[in-house]
Amino acid sequence: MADALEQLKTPNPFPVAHVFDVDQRTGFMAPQPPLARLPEKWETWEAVLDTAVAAKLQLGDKVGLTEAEAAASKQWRDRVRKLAVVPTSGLGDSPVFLRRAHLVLAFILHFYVQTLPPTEEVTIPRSISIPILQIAKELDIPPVLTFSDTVLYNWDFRTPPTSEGDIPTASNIHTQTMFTRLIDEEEFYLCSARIELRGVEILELMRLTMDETFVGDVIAVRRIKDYLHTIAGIIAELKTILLSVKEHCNPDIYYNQVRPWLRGEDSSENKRKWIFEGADEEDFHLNIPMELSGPSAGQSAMIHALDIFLGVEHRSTSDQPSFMSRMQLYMPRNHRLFLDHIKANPRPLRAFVMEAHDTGLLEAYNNAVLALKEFRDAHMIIAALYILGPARRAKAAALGRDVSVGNAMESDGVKGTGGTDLVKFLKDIRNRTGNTTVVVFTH
Ligand code: HEM
Repeated sequence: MADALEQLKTPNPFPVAHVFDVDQRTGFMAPQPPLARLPEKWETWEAVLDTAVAAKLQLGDKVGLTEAEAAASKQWRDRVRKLAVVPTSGLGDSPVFLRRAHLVLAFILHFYVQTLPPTEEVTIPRSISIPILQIAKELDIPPVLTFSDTVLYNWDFRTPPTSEGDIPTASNIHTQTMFTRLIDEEEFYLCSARIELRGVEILELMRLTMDETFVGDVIAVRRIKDYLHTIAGIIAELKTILLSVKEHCNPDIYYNQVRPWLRGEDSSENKRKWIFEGADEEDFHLNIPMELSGPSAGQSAMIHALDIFLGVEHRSTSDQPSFMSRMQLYMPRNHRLFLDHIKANPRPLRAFVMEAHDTGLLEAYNNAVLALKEFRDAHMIIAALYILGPARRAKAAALGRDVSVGNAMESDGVKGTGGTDLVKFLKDIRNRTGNTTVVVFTH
């Protein structure tokens, strides 16, 4: 880290990317395929996860769960409970090992919690709780499945690369680890991965823009306009990629068979606390998690970077931190530091636009902001299609009546992460984005 800090003393407002695990070609995605299997010492974890996937374990609150299915998951959980606590020493030497260990243990954790009968208390056995808490502490992220586990560090090449320099692209990757192995689950993760990869060009344009705001002359303004128009075009492409999730991810399958595996403690049906065995034992010096949200693309540093760059503010309405600032705690530490660094930029773009009194620049800036707002409009359509619609259909099926008539954007009380009303929450963020446009110049 000393080196990293040394490099940050450069006058360039944009961080030296590699310091923050941000690759010039792949952005926040790992440039090389993440580790697919831990070394022999931790094979027990890999094996127990393989068993859960191969046995097609079913959700504990699945409607119509059979006795045989309940017995199969109980048998698997008994096995997990009996596992020895494997020491994590040795993993800490390598971020690559630590990331795979977090991923494997978090998948086991979610299998364990989500296969429990919904009335049973959630006690995570020491075999899982001690190592995941230790690794979470080491990585400085929570002991729960994150966006980096499901997307950033969870891919491999579809066909082996032909040269050493080959990098992941939208069409040549597949997902390594999944709960269901359904194409719907894979496409849900890959849609985000494709957005990360397409967005990489924006990171470079942001860097160039921030350099030019420091120069600030007529030529710089002209260049910034061009960069902003290009950024707006790429954000429009991100919107198209987001909407293309519909091609292979079926909303009802996603809602009923994929999403429930991802639930964190804060989405627990009957507000059950997750108790981590051994967390309070003095020998371990572990942090007991305060809140655990499941993975969400709200943890995508790409979208956060755009918000920061364009000046979209996510203020909280209460004394609690905003959803977006909470989500940063789930990101890989270096990506969080990257965002902190661009936040600290002494010449923010929005202020620059307001002070420049240049109509073309104002238009280019607003164009980029509106592209992000339109991305969020599309995201609301996706949330309605993938959550509100299936939730309404599931409720109708349970009640044995037709509730198909209704406004697609009415939330019917469906909650997002943190228990907020989903539609209101997404609308607020979308509106805040739209309101970031600069309407008049200040004098
Ligand atoms: C089927 C696909 C998707 C569904 C159903 C979905 C659903 C949701 C939901 C319910 C939330 C509210 C917070 C939460 O409960 O976690 C959320 C937030 C968010 N999602 Fe998605 N999402 C999808 C895909 C994506 C993709 C591909 C991205 C791209 C990066 C994305 C970016 C975000 C962001 C940035 C937030 C935070 C709120 C905001 O900035 O508007 N989502 N999403």
